Amino acid sequence: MGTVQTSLIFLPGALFLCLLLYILIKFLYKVWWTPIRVQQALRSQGIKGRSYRFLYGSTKEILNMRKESFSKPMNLTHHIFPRIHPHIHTWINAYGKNFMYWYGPRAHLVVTETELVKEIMNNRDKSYPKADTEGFRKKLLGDGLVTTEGEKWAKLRKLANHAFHAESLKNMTPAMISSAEMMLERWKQQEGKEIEVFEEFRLLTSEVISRTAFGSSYLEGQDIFDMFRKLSIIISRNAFKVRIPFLSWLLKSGDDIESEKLEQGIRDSIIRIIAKKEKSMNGEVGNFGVDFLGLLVKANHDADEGNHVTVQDVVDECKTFYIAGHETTTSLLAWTVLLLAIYTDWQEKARQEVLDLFGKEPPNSDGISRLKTMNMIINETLRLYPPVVSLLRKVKCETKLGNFNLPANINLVMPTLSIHHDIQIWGEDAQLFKPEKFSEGVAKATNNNPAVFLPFGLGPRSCVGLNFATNEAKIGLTMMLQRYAFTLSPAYIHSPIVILTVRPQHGIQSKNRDSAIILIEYFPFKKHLPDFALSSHPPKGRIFKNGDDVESDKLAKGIRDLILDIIQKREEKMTGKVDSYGSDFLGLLLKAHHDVPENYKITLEDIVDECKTFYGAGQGTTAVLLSWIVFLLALNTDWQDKVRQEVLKVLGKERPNSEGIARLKTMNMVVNETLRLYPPASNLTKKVQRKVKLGKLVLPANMNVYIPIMALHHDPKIWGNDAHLFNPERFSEGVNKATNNSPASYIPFSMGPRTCVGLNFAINEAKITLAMILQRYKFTLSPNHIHSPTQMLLVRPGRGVRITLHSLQHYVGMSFFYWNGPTAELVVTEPELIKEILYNRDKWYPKPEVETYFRKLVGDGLVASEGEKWAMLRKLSNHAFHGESLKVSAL
Ligand code: HEM
Repeated sequence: MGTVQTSLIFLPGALFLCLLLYILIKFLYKVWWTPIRVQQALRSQGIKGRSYRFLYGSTKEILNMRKESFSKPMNLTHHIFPRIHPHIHTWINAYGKNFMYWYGPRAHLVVTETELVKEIMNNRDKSYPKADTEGFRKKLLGDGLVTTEGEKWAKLRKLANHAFHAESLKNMTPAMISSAEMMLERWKQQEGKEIEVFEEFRLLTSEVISRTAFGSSYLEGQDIFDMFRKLSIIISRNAFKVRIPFLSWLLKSGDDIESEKLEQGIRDSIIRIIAKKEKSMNGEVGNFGVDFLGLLVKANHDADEGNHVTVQDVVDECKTFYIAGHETTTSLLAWTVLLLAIYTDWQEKARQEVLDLFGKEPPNSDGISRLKTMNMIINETLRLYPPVVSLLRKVKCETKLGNFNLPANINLVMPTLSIHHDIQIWGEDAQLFKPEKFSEGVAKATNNNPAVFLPFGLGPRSCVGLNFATNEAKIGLTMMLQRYAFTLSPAYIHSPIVILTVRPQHGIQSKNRDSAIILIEYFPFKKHLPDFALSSHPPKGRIFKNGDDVESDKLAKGIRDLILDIIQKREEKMTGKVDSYGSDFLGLLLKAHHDVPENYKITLEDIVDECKTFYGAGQGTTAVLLSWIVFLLALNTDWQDKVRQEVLKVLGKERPNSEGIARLKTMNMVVNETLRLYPPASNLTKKVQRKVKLGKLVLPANMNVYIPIMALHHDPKIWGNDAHLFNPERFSEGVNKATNNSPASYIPFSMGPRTCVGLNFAINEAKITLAMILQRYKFTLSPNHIHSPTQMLLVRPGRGVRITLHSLQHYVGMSFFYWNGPTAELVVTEPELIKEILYNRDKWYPKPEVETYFRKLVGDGLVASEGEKWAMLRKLSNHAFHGESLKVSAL
């Protein structure tokens, strides 16, 4: 009995101990034995990488690298790979194209060899299913199309293919257009101001997916989107944080509790939307509607097991499409607009294409498919800033990949971003925005290798929303380009980050400066043209004088007195000698007053009026011209860079000289185009002296003819559909070619005998000033600039032109070249590049030849020598000036 009693007491204890031991062994098997075994298996095949660290693997290192990387903004380059994936960037360089790291105890094999990527993504025998979705991510996506596998995936994919096929997309176009119209209506309040586009596009894409897939609206789904947003932030906050098994079940963190609440809230809201849909069917089974939700609800009601989906499936699928349907496209739209705000030449090209295809009409499906330039731009944006930065799969059971034998249950990471930025694939300019790469389509750009361009994935699990997303983006961009020109706000901070998708860091949480652009109303002249064309002339010879008459009489007298004063001072200086008047314009006038035969003499009053004319014409017009040039170059920074390059090539940093100024061809084009768009004198008026025949018209005497220069310069019949656009290229072969040999189409200085006498003076002055500005500064339009061309004698910027100057001396990140005689000199200010040059040990960057005079000074000593001689001299001087010697010399 005693023994039985004792056994009864000890048995549960022993069982408990056994259980504990079992759990411990299982735990150690998972977090110690398996990783060690996997590591050996991978290493033995030559796969290098991080060594496994108990429990946490590589996650602590990754977290630290990411923290450091995201802690500060970056220069405005598109080299975002090291920032977004600092761990992959560092380790690819250290271990090669395929390497391993550890997400907790699970091995991750990073695969960037594109042949292997293709093999994984196209695999049809299910060796590489999607990696397990766990934790917070699972709460966000549920078990929907993105995450699920097997038969359920096949069923859901069929449904989604049906909902988003080409014909359905055509029917969605009107809803996409109305959503974009809603956004642009909001923007009317923002014209001329800064606008944060990421948030704007988030609203747009939320509205589009709500309307097209769920027959609802953003407002109706607003709480769902808000909850998604909060959940996404929790996911990114916890990325690369390892959850310890068992412990995380027992102890729930704040994020666990919050995310459970959010998951439940999202579910309740979706169930409400489903219930509404069911109610709207009025008991008719076939009446669910053709949108995606309609198809899902219909499948839920389908008795056929092969088609039936559960309510939970419908909820998960709605979650999947709400989230996949708007996050990704928001990212695409925001980066495209940012790139177009920087590369305004591409913005203009895209706009021109849009105007050619649609004019000012809303886009249509047929035209959308013909937007070739926009397609190139979108592809290039997706290459540089792919919203989904990597693809993840797992190895289901031991399998062969290329020459590797992969053990089961490891994950495969295919870092899209690294592949898209690889210079071995895309060439030396891989980090640059060059949409022309895609001018002959994706196949040509990728050399027929689909695994090098993966924005939408590849193979059977590739994005089902590809056409939907690109259509939506094209419609949004088209409508935006039809209405607005836009530039990047000078306050923009470049800090891409990943929160599910790649996005501007501060774009969502706060109304910060990220992804900010300045909207500028396109067709600025539409508003002003009639005013100019119809500007009336005040009747002459008033009998009763009003306040302005009295004031202007006073001003005229004041001006006359000041000019007489100047004349008197000059005359006092005169010594009676003919050549003492001076050779300037005033000197010539005085000479014509004193020293010419009587009938050629001009009066003092003539001199006063002439001085008035030249003070006014000489100063006002050129100031206005310069203002418009600077405005247009601040807006079109690509042209600003081109002109600067020309200036530096021709003049270097020297003061401009006449010979150099005459060779500034690009600047000439810019000046001509500015004078076309903003002619300071907007019209000419002539009087009909006597009855005269003009063409087929007979004009009576004493009427006026009015020549609207502004209207001529903006006439699409003369200049084509891009008449309102800044396109200096049209003057690339001179004015005659640009005007098709019709000189009267372009008359900023008038023409004929009364053509402006100050033409060359004004243009020279503008060019010299501009050259000197460009030598010293880069400039962008200030967010406070308000575009308001006004006519006050001249067409001038009513509220000035507000720009921000960036000194070139301090312009980190800018590279440009100029010519030192026949040698090109590239100015490099980007610290990373500087490091690369100065640290280079392969002797790719030796010192240039020392110039003759300098050689006289330093000979072939340490400063000027290279190679072995340098090494020897350096050793000597290192020795002479090392720390200890310095101490001695200090004594
Ligand atoms: C620019 C926009 C988009 C990008 C860059 C994008 C990218 C991707 C990528 C890379 C995948 C493959 C993931 C993998 O292989 O693991 C994918 C899958 C998917 N996408 Fe998109 N997507 C975009 C827009 C959309 C839209 C608008 C929708 C919905 C209307 C959508 C729905 C889906 C779904 C449901 C899947 C999973 C397909 C499956 O597993 O069968 N996506 N997307």
